[in-house]
Amino acid sequence: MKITKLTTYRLPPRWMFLKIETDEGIVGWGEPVIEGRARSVEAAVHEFSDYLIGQDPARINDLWQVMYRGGFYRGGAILMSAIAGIDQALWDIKGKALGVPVYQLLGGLVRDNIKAYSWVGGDRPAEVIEGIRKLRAIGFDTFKLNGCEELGIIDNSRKIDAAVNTVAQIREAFGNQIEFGLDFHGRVHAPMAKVLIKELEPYRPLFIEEPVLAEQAEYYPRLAAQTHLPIAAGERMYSRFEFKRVLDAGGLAILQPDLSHAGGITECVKIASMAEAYDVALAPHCPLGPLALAACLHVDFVSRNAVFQEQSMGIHYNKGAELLDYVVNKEDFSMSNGHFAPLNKPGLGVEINEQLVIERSQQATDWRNPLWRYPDGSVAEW
Ligand SMILES: O=C(O)[C@H](O)[C@@H](O)[C@@H](O)[C@H](O)CO
Ligand SMILES: [Mg+2]
Repeated sequence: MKITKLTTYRLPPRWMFLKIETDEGIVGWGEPVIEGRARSVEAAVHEFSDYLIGQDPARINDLWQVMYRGGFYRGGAILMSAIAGIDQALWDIKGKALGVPVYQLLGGLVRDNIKAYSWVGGDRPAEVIEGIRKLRAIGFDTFKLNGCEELGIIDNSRKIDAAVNTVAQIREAFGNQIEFGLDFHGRVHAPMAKVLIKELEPYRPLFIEEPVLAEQAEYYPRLAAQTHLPIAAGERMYSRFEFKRVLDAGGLAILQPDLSHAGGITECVKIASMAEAYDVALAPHCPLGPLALAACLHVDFVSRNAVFQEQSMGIHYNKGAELLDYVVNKEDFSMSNGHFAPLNKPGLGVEINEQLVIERSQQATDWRNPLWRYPDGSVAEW
């Protein structure tokens, strides 16, 4: 079999799908994207196609190594997201060619279902209680919300109290009947992370995500030494070579590689296994579309240390399209009691409505993340 064509579709809300065609008529789909830099990743995908066209898609490991090591400059968000989407599509092709779901190619199921969690509250946590109530009604009991709004490197008690108050209201309303992660979203700088985490401890969040930016990862073990709360990170780390450093340094209780940013299924299965060796949980990051989610689920179903899965149904970013809008087999993503079942169709197990993808790709806008500024006009982390 030979790869014959790569086609990318930038799509609302902020996604990109990749279709890889072969000379035997088998087609694979993947989701290479960096939110806010879709065109950069698209260019990277097409740069890789110079080599990929004419190659045997079955040789995923060799193609991955060529894409990674074949360039003198490697790694980083753009290139690793391009590799990720191509890798997902290659696994989709292999599964379809052999008539089995990707998880079978990776050794089979290690569990029967995986817990999903859902975002509430938006960029600036609001209507959180109502949001949780609605999602509980459809079976969710685990949620994630932004831990705070902008927070200065050194900030005041009112900001800390506002963040704590949101969390106190959640516990007041639901007690220990629900769990929630707090995503500091890289908005908090090291001095305030220590303060904020300490004030949040009494409310027992399930985890604290990105308490500081990935480029400040040396603080993860220091923050972990001061708190019993599990610390999670990984969405802005892009290969085993980045994850090995945080695993060696310690401090992370949960790794959150993104299947569309960290080199795809081939790389994230290895990252999952590295985490297991350090007794660290896996919770793949996934605020994206159905192909990214499917790739996450296949890794979850073969990784014993997978604990819960992020998914974007109802996420505040999905303006203009919802998680399953482009999927024909929506029922395969159905959840029961807040848990996903395995995707059992061949390949990734996602049937894409290509006609709709082509049509909607005409309306794709260039999503950009908000640019936040402090009152003094300096740039704040979003
Ligand atoms: O945990 C999450 O889902 C992420 O922090 C998410 O909010 C960001 O990755 C966002 O998609 C960036 O544009
Ligand atoms: Mg996050």
